[in-house]
Amino acid sequence: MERIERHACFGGWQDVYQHASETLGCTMKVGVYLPPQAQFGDVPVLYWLSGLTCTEQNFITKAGAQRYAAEHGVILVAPDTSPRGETVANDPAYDLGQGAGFYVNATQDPWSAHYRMYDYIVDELPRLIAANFPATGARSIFGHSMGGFGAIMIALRNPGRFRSVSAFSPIVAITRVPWGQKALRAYLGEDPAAWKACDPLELLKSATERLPILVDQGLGDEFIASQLKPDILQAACAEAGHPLMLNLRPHYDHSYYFISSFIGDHILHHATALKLERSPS
Ligand SMILES: N[C@@H](CCC(=O)N[C@@H](CSC=O)C(=O)NCC(=O)O)C(=O)O
Repeated sequence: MERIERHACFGGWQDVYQHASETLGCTMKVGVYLPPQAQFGDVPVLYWLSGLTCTEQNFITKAGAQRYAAEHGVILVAPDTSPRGETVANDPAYDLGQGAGFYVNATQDPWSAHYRMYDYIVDELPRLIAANFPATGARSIFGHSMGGFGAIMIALRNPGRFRSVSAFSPIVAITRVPWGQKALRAYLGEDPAAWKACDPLELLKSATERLPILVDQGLGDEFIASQLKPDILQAACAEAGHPLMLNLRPHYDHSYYFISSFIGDHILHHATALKLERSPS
């Protein structure tokens, strides 16, 4: 991994790396925050998945997460949201193609050549982080909107892999809202089994690990009724007996002003889980 940015930040370092991704077949950028504790030994890792239109820059420049990562001693990893480049398929719309990878493995042309964000986040990126940074094996995951969907879906599909999961304004009813339907139709085609395999509402029914989900949702969010529908997640968790901590926040919108207001609560949630000793299974 080649470091292309370095900024001193809260006693640690906010870096940006680029690397050739085997999974995606393109160069990828990823933000890595190293807390001060990482100078002295291995620390846990918290993965952030960003939303539509984002690169690796949005979270590291807008969320204000580094203060809390430094306080709790966790590495923050914030990758780009899709494969990129002139040879990578794209779409003029903001909600498909580059900047809108949706954290799934595309099976349809022209997307299947590069769009394998699920494998990138689940396999390639953790391997790179383990090989290049002072990371313990303890990991957690969170994200925003499209990335909130990605975080919840990936945690549910990979029991035992993450210590905790949380989301801001996640697109949870992925098969029932315009953003999700458009992306799944393009990337996965009309295959109902492929849609079901990445639908958090379906995954909740058969989950073998009941990792509590922390969600913050602004009630002033312009997408709440059309794209987010937190009531559907609430009902699905209640039906499945899955623990959900849903904080509905009056006035807050869909932006990073909202995320930065509650990012400290989310990092505390993850740091608490990441530092718990696990009993041997
Ligand atoms: N129409 C908007 C939509 C883009 C948008 O709101 N993107 C969000 C994530 S939405 C769900 O995944 C975001 O995080 N934007 C980046 C930011 O820094 O705020 C548009 O104007 O493009």
